[in-house]
Amino acid sequence: MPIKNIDDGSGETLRVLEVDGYFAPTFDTVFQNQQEEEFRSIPNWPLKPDDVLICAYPKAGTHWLWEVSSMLVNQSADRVKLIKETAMLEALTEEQFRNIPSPRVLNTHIPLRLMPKDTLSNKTKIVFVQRNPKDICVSFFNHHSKIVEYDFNGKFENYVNRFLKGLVDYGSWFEYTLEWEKIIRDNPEHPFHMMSYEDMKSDPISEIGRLSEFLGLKSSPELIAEIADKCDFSAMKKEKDPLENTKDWKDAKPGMYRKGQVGDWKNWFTVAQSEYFDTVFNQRMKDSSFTYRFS
Ligand SMILES: Nc1ncnc2c1ncn2[C@@H]1O[C@H](COP(=O)(O)OS(=O)(=O)O)[C@@H](OP(=O)(O)O)[C@H]1O
Repeated sequence: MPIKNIDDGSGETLRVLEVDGYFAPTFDTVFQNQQEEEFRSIPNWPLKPDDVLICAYPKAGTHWLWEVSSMLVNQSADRVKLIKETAMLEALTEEQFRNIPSPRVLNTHIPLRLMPKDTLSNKTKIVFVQRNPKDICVSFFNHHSKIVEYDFNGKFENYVNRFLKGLVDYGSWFEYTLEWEKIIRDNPEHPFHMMSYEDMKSDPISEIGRLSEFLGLKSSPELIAEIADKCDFSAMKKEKDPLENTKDWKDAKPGMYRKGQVGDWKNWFTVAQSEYFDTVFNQRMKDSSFTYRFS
């Protein structure tokens, strides 16, 4: 397997699977079947008309929106018994993908060019989730620090640069985001639904209601309220962390549900790091046509 230890210039390294220049996670502690060829075959995987795809850069709130969307599609607030990695394109073999029962709520962090090639022509419903990239940076740092497969022991003071340069699995947040912006702009007829972590935190009931409408469902206000409750951070942390494979996590301590807050970056970034981040953000996103409301 083409395993690569990405060095950011500080001497610290992060272990990934490199496929044709793209950095993916290795998934080798849980999904031992993850192979370069399997990854390359994803564009040929067939989608079904009722598939829903959650697309997000890592740490934007994918687990949360996958759980909410799955409950909506099931029209039930019963806890989803599986973890979101069991429906995550790049963590699966084609056989596992084909065996997911419909209606399928899939999720991925890979860009469109590496996804099933019928995604746009099939008019597959896409929920695109965004989050303040400073919070993503902090969350990703903790993810890399705690998950065994990355073999990463870096410091946050170096990590901001690593993140800004995209020297992580799934590459640059800027490239990922700008690429999706363009796809969304260029395909006005495609069913895209934009969501943000911050909006979900501030008004989950309205956001889940909007998502339900987008999915073409008639969910009762009671169901929406129950789903909001079941998918609240503390409820998910309590009930979903035990489903994680402890082998994946350093000290056998699952940490997928870490803090679940807006603005935790303020506890991590120095003033200089924050200013530098803003400079890079303003430069890289200068042609962005989207409005980002980050606090
Ligand atoms: N229910 C709920 N409510 C609020 N926040 C939640 C919830 N579930 C997960 N999270 C937080 O989302 C962050 C993980 O993002 P992802 O699910 O996209 O991670 S992953 O890339 O798929 O591994 C990670 O953020 P941080 O806590 O800031 O690290 C999770 O804690």
